[in-house]
Amino acid sequence: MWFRQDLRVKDNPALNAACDEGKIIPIYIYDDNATDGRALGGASNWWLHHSLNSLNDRLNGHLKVFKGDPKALIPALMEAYEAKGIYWNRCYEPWQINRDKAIKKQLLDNDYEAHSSNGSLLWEPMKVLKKDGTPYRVFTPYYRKGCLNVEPPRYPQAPPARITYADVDDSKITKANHSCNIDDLNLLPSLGWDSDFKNHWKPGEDGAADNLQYFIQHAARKYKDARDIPSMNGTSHLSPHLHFGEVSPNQVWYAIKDRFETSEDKSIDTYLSELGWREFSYYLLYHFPTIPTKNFNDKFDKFNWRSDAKSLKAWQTGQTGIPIVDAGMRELWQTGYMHNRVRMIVGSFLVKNLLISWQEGERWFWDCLVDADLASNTAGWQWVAGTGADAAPYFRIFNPLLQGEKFDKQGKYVRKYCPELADLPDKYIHKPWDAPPVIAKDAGVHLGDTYPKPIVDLKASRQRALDAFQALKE
Ligand SMILES: Cc1cc2nc3c(=O)[nH]c(=O)nc-3n(C[C@H](O)[C@H](O)[C@H](O)COP(=O)(O)OP(=O)(O)OC[C@H]3O[C@@H](n4cnc5c(N)ncnc54)[C@H](O)[C@@H]3O)c2cc1C
Repeated sequence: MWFRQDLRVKDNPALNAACDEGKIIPIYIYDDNATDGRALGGASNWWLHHSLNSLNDRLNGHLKVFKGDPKALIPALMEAYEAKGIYWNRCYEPWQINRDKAIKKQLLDNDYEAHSSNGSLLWEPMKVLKKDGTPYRVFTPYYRKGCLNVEPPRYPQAPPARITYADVDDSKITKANHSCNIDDLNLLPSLGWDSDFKNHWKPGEDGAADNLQYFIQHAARKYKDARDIPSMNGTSHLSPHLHFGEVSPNQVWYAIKDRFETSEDKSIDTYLSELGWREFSYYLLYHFPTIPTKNFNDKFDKFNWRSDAKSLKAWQTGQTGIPIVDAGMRELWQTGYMHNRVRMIVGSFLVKNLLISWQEGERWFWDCLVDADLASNTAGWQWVAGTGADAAPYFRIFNPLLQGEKFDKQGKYVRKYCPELADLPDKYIHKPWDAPPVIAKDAGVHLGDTYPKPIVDLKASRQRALDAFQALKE
């Protein structure tokens, strides 16, 4: 059983199929073949380290870990272990699809069995198409007319009644097979910037189940309104668990549906449609595999993004002088996560106010997010930039000041991540530059000293972006 982005025992179709066949050897391969795919970011590596340990515990220490190129490793392991066949759940990143196809062919040509299942998506992308056979490009028809009108998602499966492990002769697995233990993968960052992560997250199947239960009991019914307030615990915090497959979307979908079956509550529909956005991101990546690097809308290929290392650094480190932006970027650095509303605000600020390309933001998120996900991250960034499918129109430029005042009225979120502004009255928390000198002084705020002056004039930069995007349209 080859575990990949399905690091769980419950509702794991490939694991169930493998266990139905007989004894299993559970393996995980840290794919360091970076020429094909994209190396995992620092925060993802942190998560993976803990998630593999958690899975290994669930498998009573039977998980075998390797590092290397699966194209070379899998056939070698099949031979060394004298395995009859291999089972995995499908992955959907373009390079993973090509890799898995090549491995499958090689195994079948050599008389091994190779079985793949769907363990990560509610609706696989090839199964939802428009009447004319082409893929959808807009979310609402994709989800409402497409997904919700094809077969309902698979109901979660019970875990295998019993997992029997094959006795394997590990002496046949040499160092040349890149066999190692989880610690040897060296996934934990050496810098120590992850020190706070463990206070926010519990990677693994139990952590996923806890978050789902908490959400159902305390937040689901209020989701529609609370999901936009970054200071509230109003969302499910399941994204990294879903990314690493510690819970399946099917488990989440039906846990919500079964619990709130008779509810007419808009919150429930809204939450399920957010799972739909995750599906849509995978759908886009599958049908338009260049979206991680190229503008979905190629009109933007001509756009002249600014190169401005100083502003980029200020953005990355939460030192732009715009409180809600800085709070978001600091939340990201400290916790490996950022609230969805704030992701949109900081994204819009980078791409529109600073005119720095969305790819720069995407790369930073990729390295810092514990839920970094090629499909959702590129779709999110292209949406914010206005270059994507069903994207925000170019003239929608989030005003970070108004966004802050609307979604963080009392400045709780800003106060938490920008403590140097904490003593400002609510009225000035999102615009410290407007605070009269005596009030600023009382609050201990000295712009340019205790907190940066804004690196850009919001009004002028908004107009600059409008002009630049308008020119592209003409
Ligand atoms: C610029 C930008 C970058 C993003 N990068 C990522 C990323 O790398 N990985 C990631 O998982 N999400 C990404 N998102 C989407 C979204 O911000 C997160 O999924 C969400 O904040 C996770 O928190 P949650 O689990 O509490 O979500 P909830 O609100 O509880 O939603 C439940 C689940 O639905 C899915 N979901 C919700 N919103 C979206 C969305 N807009 N797009 C796709 N799936 C969604 C997630 O799997 C999430 O766990 C990005 C959004 C933006 C604007």
